[in-house]
Formats: sequence, C-alpha cells, structure tokens
Amino acid sequence: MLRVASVDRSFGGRRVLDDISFEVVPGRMTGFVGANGAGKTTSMRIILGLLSADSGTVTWNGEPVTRAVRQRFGYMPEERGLYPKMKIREQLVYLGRLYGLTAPAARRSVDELLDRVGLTERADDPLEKLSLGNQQRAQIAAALVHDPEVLILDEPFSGLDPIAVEVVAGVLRERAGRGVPVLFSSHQLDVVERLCDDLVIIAAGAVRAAGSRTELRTRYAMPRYQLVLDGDAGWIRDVPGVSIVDLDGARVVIELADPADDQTVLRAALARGPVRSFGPIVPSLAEIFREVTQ
Ligand SMILES: Nc1ncnc2c1ncn2[C@@H]1O[C@H](COP(=O)(O)OP(=O)(O)OP(=O)(O)O)[C@@H](O)[C@H]1O
Repeated sequence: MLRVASVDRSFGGRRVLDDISFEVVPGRMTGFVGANGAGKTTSMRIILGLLSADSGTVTWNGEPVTRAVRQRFGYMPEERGLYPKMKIREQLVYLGRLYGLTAPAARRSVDELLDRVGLTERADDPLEKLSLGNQQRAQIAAALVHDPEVLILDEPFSGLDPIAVEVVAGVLRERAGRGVPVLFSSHQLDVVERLCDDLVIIAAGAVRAAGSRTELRTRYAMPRYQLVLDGDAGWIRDVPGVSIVDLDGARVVIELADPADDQTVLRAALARGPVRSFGPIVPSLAEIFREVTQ
C-alpha cells in the first residue's frame, strides 16, 4: 500500500499542503480530485520525491520511498516529459533502458504498449508531429514502459477525446487488475466517477474526504427519494416528515426527516394508485464534491 501520512508543505511561508493523509491501495484506481491550485500536483511530486515535504512521510509497503524504490514507480507529470523532436519508439526504448531494461526487453515492452494505446503506425514519427491526444497516449506509454509497481498520473485524461479516454482508462484498469495501485488526478468529475474505485477529495491543501466511491456516496447521501406516480403527486406535501425538493406533476423528489419513513411514503402512495418508481437518489460525485469543498 502507498501511504501518505501527515504531509505538510509551504512555499515562501504559504502553506499549500496541510496535514495531507491518504492511501492508494494495490489493485484499485484512486481518483485525486480538487480545484486548480488545491495541491494535487504538489502532493504527487512529494510522493515521487521530486519535492520534499516539510513534515510527514510517504511509504510504499511500509518502507520509505527511496530513490531505488522510486525507480519502480511510473509517473506521468503535469508538464509531460517526452522530447518533442525525438521519434516515439526510439525515446520510449531509451526511457526503458534508463529504467534498467535490456534493449530487447525495452523494445518488446514499447511495441506492446504502442499497440495497446493505438500508436503502432506512428511509432517512427517525432512526438511533435502527433495530435495532442496522441501525444498524451505516448506520455501514458512512457509512464508504463518499465512495468511499474505503482502508477501516479497527473491529469492523464485531460485533452483526450472520448475514444482515447476509453483506451487510456482500459490500460490503467489492466494495470490495476494486476495489483498496481493507480493514483490519477483529474478535473473531470464524470470521468473520475466512472473510473475510480477510491477517491481523495482535496481543497485548499487539505483532504476533505477520502474513501471508496460507494462509501462516500453513502456517507454523503442525503435522505432524498424520487417517487413517480400516474397522477399528480401534490398530496405528498401533507404526509408528515416529508418535504418537497422538486415537484413536477406525477414526479416528485422529497427529503425525509427520518429515512425509516420511506415505507410510510410508499404505502401512502400505493393507497392512492399505481407507483411507477420509488427509490433513494444516489448523489453524483459532483454533488459530493460541492458539499465537501464548500
Ligand atoms: N514551486 C512553487 N512555488 C510556489 N508556489 C507553488 C509552487 N508549486 C505550487 N505552488 C502553489 O501551491 C498551490 C498548489 O499547487 P498545485 O500545482 O499542487 O495544485 P493542483 O491541485 O495540482 O492544481 P492544478 O489542478 O491547477 O494543477 C498553488 O497555490 C500553487 O500556486
């Protein structure tokens, strides 16, 4: 397990990370979510040892992350890292060699990855000749070339079209499926919502919520329900303990003073006629994000 514990960091007397703690669990995709300037990149750089923490620790399987350990991490930095003028296959093989792979192993890994991200045809083009989305696919391949034990990716989905998002997501999921902990930052809440198993929500340098997607949804689920009837649902305002959030003819969204009243509401509705649907409303990640970062 990758563990970040009580990390603080200031720049010029301004604290930008304040007691940051979270875990990235092997085999799970962890989405790291926060507004611009929240502290995601700074946290990732500290995990990678590119920046030091003022206090706190980062450990991988209980051990401090030394230079040798970091060699086994894969990182896609915010500023990306590949050379624009160098041919893609050539520079990925070169990178693999820097990570200690033999030349044949580096070539094998690169060819597999280029195929996986759909860049085989472009392998001998310089990076700068590719569209931004394809450049990003190459950057992802660069983070994976040495088959890393841990993956840290800064905004891997930004600038990708929906097809490329699926390709990259598939590649990351495969790695997670092999037991690699994957931490990726993103502004795209819909993408994170779809892809992550776990979430870390950060605002103004502090972790506001962390846990599995399901846990967070349950924790922040307001006792809201949607009821759809055949006829007008206006009568529901007279049911004790119910307040109406939104009423639109036969469809009504309500809040219950006590979630246990849901069966009372359902019985009252059935007593009046057919009920087409009734159930709790699961909050979206965007709603949870708004609530915890307010
Ligand atoms: N080298 C630096 N010197 C001074 N301030 C810095 C430095 N690096 C980051 N900061 C500040 O630290 C805060 C956190 O920045 P960081 O890049 O970690 O945020 P982020 O969540 O990654 O944002 P974004 O989504 O915009 O990339 C910001 O206020 C930023 O201006």
